[in-house]
Amino acid sequence: MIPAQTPEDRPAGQARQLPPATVSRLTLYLRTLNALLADGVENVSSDALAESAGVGSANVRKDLSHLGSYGTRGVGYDVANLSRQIAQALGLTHEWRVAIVGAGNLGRALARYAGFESRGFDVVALLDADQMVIGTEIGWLRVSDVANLESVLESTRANMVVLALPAQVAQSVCDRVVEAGVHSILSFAPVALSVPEHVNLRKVDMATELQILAYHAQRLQEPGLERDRPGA
Ligand SMILES: NC(=O)c1ccc[n+]([C@@H]2O[C@H](COP(=O)([O-])OP(=O)(O)OC[C@H]3O[C@@H](n4cnc5c(N)ncnc54)[C@H](O)[C@@H]3O)[C@@H](O)[C@H]2O)c1
Repeated sequence: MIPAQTPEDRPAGQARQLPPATVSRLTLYLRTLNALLADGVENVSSDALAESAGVGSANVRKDLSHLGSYGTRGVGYDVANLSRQIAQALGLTHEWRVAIVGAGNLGRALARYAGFESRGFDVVALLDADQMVIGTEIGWLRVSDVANLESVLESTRANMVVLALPAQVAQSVCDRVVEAGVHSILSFAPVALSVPEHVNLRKVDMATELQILAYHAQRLQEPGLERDRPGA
C-alpha cells in the first residue's frame, strides 16, 4: 500500500516518486529487515534479502538504488540504516490513523488485527450504519454511528479510511470521506469508485487476485509455456 501524502506530510528529503512495483517490494524488504533487526543481525547481502523477500537480487539492488542505498561490497547493507530509509520512503515514519467504515465480518476482522500497529497504522475508529452494531465493542474500539462520520474522522484525526461496506453504499460513503478531507482510501467494496484526482484510492479485490493466481496455476500445467510466476 502506498500511503498518500500531501507535500506538508512528506518527510524531509522524500520527494522522489518510486515505481509501484518497487514500493510493493520495499514493503517485503522492510518486513525481512525488521525480522533481522529483532534477531540482532547487523548486515545483510542483497542475495540474502532477495531470497527472504522472494524476489530476484537484481531487483533488490535496483529498488534500493532508488533510495540512494548501494550497500558495501563484501559487507552488504546495514540492516538498521536500510530499515529506517525504507520506512521513511514509504511514509511510515508518519503517523497513520485509520478509520474503518463497515463493522461487518471484514471490518471486525481488520479492526482486531494486531499487525497494523507494528507497521505504523493505528486503527482509531470503526463505524457502521446498523443500530444493532453501533455502540458494540470490537477489540478496544466502540463502533460509532456512520451518521457522525465527519465528526468521528475529525475527532480521531483519522487520515486514512478503509471501506469494508456493501458495494451499493460505497460511493456515497466514499464521497463523504473525501468531502471530510481524508484523501487516502482503501476499498474492499466490489465496485469501481470515482474520486477526485488528488485522492489516493486503492482497491483490494481478492476475487481478482484469485483469478490471476488461477491463470498462473493453469499456465504452470501447460507444457512448453514460459514459467512465469505471479510477482516474479
Ligand atoms: N476485496 C476483498 O477481498 C473482499 C473480501 C471480502 C469481502 N469484501 C467486500 O467487503 C465488503 C464487506 O464485507 P463483509 O463480509 O464484512 O460484509 P458484511 O455484510 O458482514 O458487513 C458490511 C457492514 O457494512 C455495514 N453498512 C452497510 N451500509 C453502511 C453504511 N452506509 N455505512 C456504514 N456501514 C454500513 C453493515 O451494517 C455491515 O455491518 C463487501 O462489499 C464485500 O463484498 C471484499
